[in-house]
Amino acid sequence: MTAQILDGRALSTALQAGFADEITSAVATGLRPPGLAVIQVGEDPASSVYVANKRKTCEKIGMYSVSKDLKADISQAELNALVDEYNADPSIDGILVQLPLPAHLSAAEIIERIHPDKDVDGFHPENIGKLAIRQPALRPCTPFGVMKLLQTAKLDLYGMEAVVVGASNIVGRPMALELLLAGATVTITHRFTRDLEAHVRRADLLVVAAGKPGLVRGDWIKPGAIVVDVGIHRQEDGSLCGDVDFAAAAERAAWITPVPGGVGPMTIAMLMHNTVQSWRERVACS
Ligand SMILES: Nc1nc(=O)c2c([nH]1)NC[C@@H]1CN(c3ccc(C(=O)N[C@@H](CCC(=O)O)C(=O)O)cc3)C=[N+]21
Repeated sequence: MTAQILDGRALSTALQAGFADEITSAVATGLRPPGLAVIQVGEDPASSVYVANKRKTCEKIGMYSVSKDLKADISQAELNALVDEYNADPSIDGILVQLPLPAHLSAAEIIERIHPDKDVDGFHPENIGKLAIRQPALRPCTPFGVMKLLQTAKLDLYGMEAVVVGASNIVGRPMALELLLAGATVTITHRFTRDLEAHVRRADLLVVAAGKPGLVRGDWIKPGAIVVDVGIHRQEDGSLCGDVDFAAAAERAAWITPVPGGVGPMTIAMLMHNTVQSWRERVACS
């Protein structure tokens, strides 16, 4: 068997075209476009690529975007003040603070400072809490993008054995909540899990977000499984790879996401989705 590809790049492009149409029509009737503020602290080269990607996408779909590049030694108080400014700015619908932050800054403090209605990353405790009680508001972009990709391929997760590898606040945990909401039976594995291979072998749906290249071997994949790889690593030859041995996994899986072109572009699409959602609610009551 050779797996069918879950093409995140194609779906992301299609979703973006829909947002572009909606924004163009709204602006033609005199409404302001959606506004996204992206804050980057310091100059992590990998982060700069994502930030540049987000800016480019905003431009493409007619969204207003402001980008703040702050020096790595900015204080927590200064960063807080900038978030307060965007919280109060009526032209801004979404605020994203690029993570990770330098060690002297608290990510938790800044995430809680962003108004939950402008938290387009979906990381605020209020938004995570709402997802946990089955009342999703703004949903974390990567897990939301994975769900959109599965749903578009008409894959019904009801009753499936789903295994999530990785328990981070930004991917693994909210991913597990999304899968639970979709009716899967969910296992979350993490760094203290004893027999990762045994869990992976049972998975009808496997989502890997561990940040370790080659962690999941192709021969661990259950024949016919759905494999979603959230990992992204730059290899020595300059190419990108994920956490799963793609070639070997694709021999056994029914569906698989490529890296690049899988989950990454969907993360950006859902960031745009969240910003448009936030904007719709804000322009409707202004
Ligand atoms: N507050 C915050 N929110 C984030 O959403 C966030 C963050 N911080 N910090 C960094 C990570 C990483 N991330 C990616 C988004 C898109 C691609 C993406 O588009 N990847 C392309 C390849 C891009 C390339 O060629 O380098 C792909 O997989 O096809 C990758 C990674 C968002 N992050």
